[in-house]
Amino acid sequence: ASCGGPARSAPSARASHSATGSSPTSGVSPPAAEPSPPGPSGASLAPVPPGFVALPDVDPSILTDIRYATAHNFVGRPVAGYRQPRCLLARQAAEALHRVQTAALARGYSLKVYDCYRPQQAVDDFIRWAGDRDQRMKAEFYPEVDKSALFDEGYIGGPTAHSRGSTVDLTLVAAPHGDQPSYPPDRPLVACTAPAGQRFPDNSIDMGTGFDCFDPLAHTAAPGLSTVARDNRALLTRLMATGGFANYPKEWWHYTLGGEPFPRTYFDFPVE
Ligand SMILES: C[C@@H](N)C(=O)N[C@H](C)C(=O)O
Ligand SMILES: [Zn+2]
Repeated sequence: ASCGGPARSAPSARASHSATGSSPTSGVSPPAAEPSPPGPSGASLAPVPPGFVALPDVDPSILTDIRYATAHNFVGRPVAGYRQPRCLLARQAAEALHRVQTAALARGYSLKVYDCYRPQQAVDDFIRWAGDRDQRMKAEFYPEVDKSALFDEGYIGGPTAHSRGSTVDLTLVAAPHGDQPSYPPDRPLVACTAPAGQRFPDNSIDMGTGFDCFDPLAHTAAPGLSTVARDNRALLTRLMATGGFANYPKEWWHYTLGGEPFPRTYFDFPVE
Protein backbone atom coordinates (compact mmCIF):
# COMPACT_ATOMS: atom_id res chain seq x y z
CA ALA A 1 0.00 0.00 0.00
CA SER A 2 1.28 3.47 -0.74
CA CYS A 3 0.77 4.41 2.90
CA GLY A 4 3.35 1.82 3.84
CA GLY A 5 0.83 -0.30 5.66
CA PRO A 6 1.01 -4.05 5.90
CA ALA A 7 -0.21 -6.67 3.50
CA ARG A 8 -3.66 -7.58 4.77
CA SER A 9 -3.45 -11.23 3.90
CA ALA A 10 -2.63 -13.83 6.54
CA PRO A 11 1.02 -13.59 7.53
CA SER A 12 3.38 -16.01 5.90
CA ALA A 13 6.89 -16.92 6.92
CA ARG A 14 7.47 -17.55 3.22
CA ALA A 15 7.01 -13.92 2.26
CA SER A 16 9.40 -12.77 -0.44
CA HIS A 17 12.49 -11.43 1.23
CA SER A 18 15.30 -11.30 -1.22
CA ALA A 19 17.99 -8.75 -0.77
CA THR A 20 18.46 -8.19 -4.44
CA GLY A 21 15.11 -9.18 -5.81
CA SER A 22 16.64 -12.25 -7.44
CA SER A 23 16.46 -14.86 -4.68
CA PRO A 24 13.62 -15.58 -2.28
CA THR A 25 15.85 -16.67 0.58
CA SER A 26 19.26 -15.07 0.52
CA GLY A 27 20.26 -11.87 2.33
CA VAL A 28 22.46 -9.07 1.14
CA SER A 29 26.13 -9.83 1.38
CA PRO A 30 27.65 -6.63 2.71
CA PRO A 31 29.99 -5.19 0.11
CA ALA A 32 33.68 -4.66 0.61
CA ALA A 33 33.90 -1.31 2.34
CA GLU A 34 35.95 0.80 4.63
CA PRO A 35 35.88 -0.58 8.20
CA SER A 36 33.03 1.04 10.10
CA PRO A 37 33.69 3.03 13.26
CA PRO A 38 32.90 1.48 16.64
CA GLY A 39 29.27 1.55 17.71
CA PRO A 40 27.85 2.90 20.96
CA SER A 41 29.00 -0.18 22.88
CA GLY A 42 32.47 -0.10 21.33
CA ALA A 43 31.61 -3.01 19.02
CA SER A 44 32.63 -2.51 15.42
CA LEU A 45 29.74 -2.04 13.05
CA ALA A 46 29.21 -3.86 9.77
CA PRO A 47 29.42 -2.01 6.47
CA VAL A 48 26.07 -0.84 5.19
CA PRO A 49 24.84 -2.41 1.91
CA PRO A 50 24.77 -0.36 -1.30
CA GLY A 51 21.97 2.18 -1.41
CA PHE A 52 21.65 2.21 2.37
CA VAL A 53 23.19 4.48 5.03
CA ALA A 54 23.38 4.62 8.79
CA LEU A 55 21.13 7.53 9.79
CA PRO A 56 23.74 9.20 12.07
CA ASP A 57 26.06 9.47 9.06
CA VAL A 58 23.44 11.68 7.40
CA ASP A 59 22.04 13.43 10.48
CA PRO A 60 23.68 12.77 13.87
CA SER A 61 21.17 15.03 15.63
CA ILE A 62 18.24 12.62 15.20
CA LEU A 63 17.68 10.68 18.43
CA THR A 64 17.46 6.89 18.35
CA ASP A 65 15.76 4.36 20.63
CA ILE A 66 15.86 1.18 18.55
CA ARG A 67 13.40 -0.89 20.57
CA TYR A 68 13.69 -4.18 18.66
CA ALA A 69 17.36 -4.42 19.66
CA THR A 70 16.25 -4.33 23.32
CA ALA A 71 13.80 -6.12 25.64
CA HIS A 72 11.46 -3.11 25.73
CA ASN A 73 9.15 -4.04 22.89
CA PHE A 74 6.02 -6.09 22.37
CA VAL A 75 7.86 -9.43 22.35
CA GLY A 76 9.93 -8.62 25.45
CA ARG A 77 13.36 -9.57 24.07
CA PRO A 78 15.67 -8.53 21.23
CA VAL A 79 14.20 -9.44 17.86
CA ALA A 80 15.99 -11.66 15.30
CA GLY A 81 18.17 -9.65 12.95
CA TYR A 82 18.74 -6.68 15.27
CA ARG A 83 22.37 -7.27 16.27
CA GLN A 84 23.06 -3.59 16.95
CA PRO A 85 20.76 -0.69 17.95
CA ARG A 86 21.27 1.05 14.60
CA CYS A 87 18.97 2.97 12.27
CA LEU A 88 19.75 1.89 8.71
CA LEU A 89 17.76 3.41 5.85
CA ALA A 90 17.79 3.79 2.12
CA ARG A 91 19.87 6.90 1.43
CA GLN A 92 16.91 8.83 0.00
CA ALA A 93 14.87 8.12 3.12
CA ALA A 94 17.67 9.24 5.43
CA GLU A 95 18.16 12.44 3.45
CA ALA A 96 14.42 13.11 3.52
CA LEU A 97 14.42 12.54 7.27
CA HIS A 98 17.25 15.05 7.58
CA ARG A 99 15.01 17.63 5.89
CA VAL A 100 12.25 16.82 8.38
CA GLN A 101 14.68 17.14 11.27
CA THR A 102 15.76 20.58 10.04
CA ALA A 103 12.13 21.69 10.09
CA ALA A 104 11.55 20.07 13.49
CA LEU A 105 14.61 21.68 15.10
CA ALA A 106 13.46 25.09 13.84
CA ARG A 107 10.27 24.54 15.85
CA GLY A 108 12.04 23.34 18.99
CA TYR A 109 11.70 19.60 18.51
CA SER A 110 13.84 16.65 17.50
CA LEU A 111 12.84 13.46 15.79
CA LYS A 112 13.40 10.21 17.70
CA VAL A 113 13.35 6.98 15.70
CA TYR A 114 12.19 3.67 17.20
CA ASP A 115 12.61 1.50 14.10
CA CYS A 116 14.00 2.00 10.59
CA TYR A 117 14.96 -0.72 8.11
CA ARG A 118 13.62 -4.05 9.44
CA PRO A 119 15.05 -7.31 8.06
CA GLN A 120 12.58 -9.96 6.86
CA GLN A 121 14.05 -12.33 9.47
CA ALA A 122 12.64 -9.99 12.14
CA VAL A 123 9.22 -10.21 10.51
CA ASP A 124 9.55 -14.00 10.51
CA ASP A 125 10.37 -13.79 14.23
CA PHE A 126 7.18 -11.73 14.78
CA ILE A 127 5.18 -14.34 12.85
CA ARG A 128 6.55 -17.17 15.00
CA TRP A 129 5.87 -15.13 18.14
CA ALA A 130 2.29 -14.40 17.09
CA GLY A 131 1.67 -18.14 16.97
CA ASP A 132 3.18 -19.03 20.33
CA ARG A 133 1.78 -18.73 23.85
CA ASP A 134 4.08 -16.04 25.25
CA GLN A 135 2.18 -13.00 26.51
CA ARG A 136 4.76 -11.42 28.82
CA MET A 137 4.33 -7.92 27.32
CA LYS A 138 0.58 -8.01 26.70
CA ALA A 139 -0.32 -5.71 29.60
CA GLU A 140 1.73 -2.87 28.11
CA PHE A 141 1.62 -3.28 24.32
CA TYR A 142 -1.63 -5.03 23.32
CA PRO A 143 -3.83 -4.93 26.42
CA GLU A 144 -7.13 -5.28 24.53
CA VAL A 145 -6.18 -7.17 21.35
CA ASP A 146 -5.44 -10.89 21.11
CA LYS A 147 -1.89 -11.36 19.86
CA SER A 148 -3.07 -13.84 17.22
CA ALA A 149 -5.03 -10.97 15.62
CA LEU A 150 -2.20 -8.41 15.47
CA PHE A 151 -1.33 -9.13 11.82
CA ASP A 152 -4.94 -9.28 10.64
CA GLU A 153 -5.80 -6.09 12.54
CA GLY A 154 -2.99 -4.29 10.71
CA TYR A 155 -0.73 -3.60 13.67
CA ILE A 156 2.19 -5.70 12.36
CA GLY A 157 3.01 -6.12 8.68
CA GLY A 158 4.09 -9.36 7.05
CA PRO A 159 5.76 -8.47 4.81
CA THR A 160 6.39 -4.95 6.06
CA ALA A 161 7.26 -1.72 4.26
CA HIS A 162 10.11 -1.37 6.79
CA SER A 163 12.02 -4.12 4.93
CA ARG A 164 12.12 -1.87 1.85
CA GLY A 165 14.29 0.60 3.76
CA SER A 166 12.19 3.77 3.47
CA THR A 167 9.77 3.37 6.37
CA VAL A 168 10.36 4.64 9.92
CA ASP A 169 8.63 4.46 13.28
CA LEU A 170 9.25 7.71 15.13
CA THR A 171 8.09 10.45 17.45
CA LEU A 172 8.96 14.00 18.51
CA VAL A 173 11.00 15.05 21.54
CA ALA A 174 10.90 18.66 22.77
CA ALA A 175 14.28 20.39 22.93
CA PRO A 176 16.15 20.54 25.22
CA HIS A 177 15.28 16.93 25.85
CA GLY A 178 15.73 14.88 28.97
CA ASP A 179 17.40 11.51 28.81
CA GLN A 180 15.34 8.56 27.68
CA PRO A 181 14.45 6.71 30.94
CA SER A 182 15.91 3.23 30.98
CA TYR A 183 13.63 0.22 31.00
CA PRO A 184 13.93 -2.00 34.07
CA PRO A 185 12.66 -5.46 33.07
CA ASP A 186 11.08 -6.08 36.49
CA ARG A 187 9.01 -2.90 36.43
CA PRO A 188 5.24 -3.61 36.54
CA LEU A 189 3.76 -3.11 33.07
CA VAL A 190 1.30 -0.28 32.51
CA ALA A 191 -1.01 -0.18 29.49
CA CYS A 192 0.33 1.92 26.61
CA THR A 193 -3.14 3.50 26.46
CA ALA A 194 -2.83 4.96 30.00
CA PRO A 195 -2.28 8.73 30.41
CA ALA A 196 1.25 10.01 29.78
CA GLY A 197 2.04 10.37 33.47
CA GLN A 198 1.20 6.73 34.13
CA ARG A 199 2.45 4.70 31.17
CA PHE A 200 6.17 4.00 30.51
CA PRO A 201 7.94 7.39 30.70
CA ASP A 202 9.19 8.00 27.18
CA ASN A 203 10.93 11.39 26.81
CA SER A 204 8.77 12.21 23.77
CA ILE A 205 5.93 14.68 23.70
CA ASP A 206 2.52 13.17 24.49
CA MET A 207 1.17 11.33 21.45
CA GLY A 208 -1.75 9.85 23.36
CA THR A 209 -0.29 6.32 23.58
CA GLY A 210 3.13 4.76 23.85
CA PHE A 211 5.05 3.47 20.81
CA ASP A 212 3.81 0.16 19.35
CA CYS A 213 0.57 0.45 21.25
CA PHE A 214 -1.59 -2.03 19.37
CA ASP A 215 -4.93 -0.47 20.16
CA PRO A 216 -7.52 1.69 18.36
CA LEU A 217 -6.32 4.67 20.43
CA ALA A 218 -3.08 4.52 18.42
CA HIS A 219 -4.98 5.09 15.16
CA THR A 220 -3.71 8.50 14.10
CA ALA A 221 -7.17 10.07 14.00
CA ALA A 222 -8.60 8.14 16.96
CA PRO A 223 -11.58 9.72 18.68
CA GLY A 224 -11.22 10.42 22.38
CA LEU A 225 -7.68 11.79 22.28
CA SER A 226 -6.74 14.81 24.39
CA THR A 227 -6.31 18.06 22.47
CA VAL A 228 -2.59 17.96 23.23
CA ALA A 229 -2.14 14.45 21.81
CA ARG A 230 -4.24 15.25 18.75
CA ASP A 231 -2.21 18.40 18.08
CA ASN A 232 1.09 16.58 18.61
CA ARG A 233 0.15 13.85 16.14
CA ALA A 234 -0.89 16.52 13.63
CA LEU A 235 2.44 18.30 14.13
CA LEU A 236 4.37 15.09 13.42
CA THR A 237 2.27 14.44 10.30
CA ARG A 238 2.89 17.99 9.02
CA LEU A 239 6.61 17.83 9.68
CA MET A 240 6.94 14.42 8.03
CA ALA A 241 5.07 15.71 4.98
CA THR A 242 7.85 18.27 4.47
CA GLY A 243 10.15 15.31 3.76
CA GLY A 244 7.63 13.48 1.60
CA PHE A 245 6.58 10.88 4.18
CA ALA A 246 2.99 9.65 4.53
CA ASN A 247 1.48 8.27 7.72
CA TYR A 248 -0.13 4.84 8.13
CA PRO A 249 -3.53 5.68 9.67
CA LYS A 250 -3.52 2.76 12.13
CA GLU A 251 -0.27 3.82 13.84
CA TRP A 252 0.63 7.43 14.63
CA TRP A 253 4.37 6.56 14.58
CA HIS A 254 4.65 4.76 11.18
CA TYR A 255 5.66 6.72 8.05
CA THR A 256 6.75 5.72 4.54
CA LEU A 257 8.61 7.86 2.02
CA GLY A 258 6.70 8.61 -1.17
CA GLY A 259 8.66 7.59 -4.27
CA GLU A 260 10.80 5.19 -2.24
CA PRO A 261 13.85 3.79 -4.08
CA PHE A 262 13.18 0.06 -3.48
CA PRO A 263 9.39 -0.21 -3.77
CA ARG A 264 9.31 -3.94 -4.47
CA THR A 265 12.34 -5.32 -2.59
CA TYR A 266 12.09 -6.83 0.88
CA PHE A 267 15.66 -6.92 2.21
CA ASP A 268 16.95 -9.38 4.76
CA PHE A 269 20.46 -8.28 5.74
CA PRO A 270 20.81 -7.96 9.54
CA VAL A 271 21.04 -4.68 11.39
CA GLU A 272 24.62 -4.86 12.67
C1 LIG B 1 5.10 -3.28 14.42
C2 LIG B 1 4.96 -1.79 14.16
N1 LIG B 1 6.06 -1.09 14.70
C3 LIG B 1 4.83 -1.54 12.69
O1 LIG B 1 5.74 -1.07 12.06
N2 LIG B 1 3.67 -1.92 12.16
C4 LIG B 1 3.46 -1.88 10.74
C5 LIG B 1 2.04 -2.21 10.37
C6 LIG B 1 4.42 -2.82 10.04
O2 LIG B 1 4.90 -3.77 10.68
O3 LIG B 1 4.61 -2.64 8.84
ZN1 LIG C 1 6.33 0.87 11.51
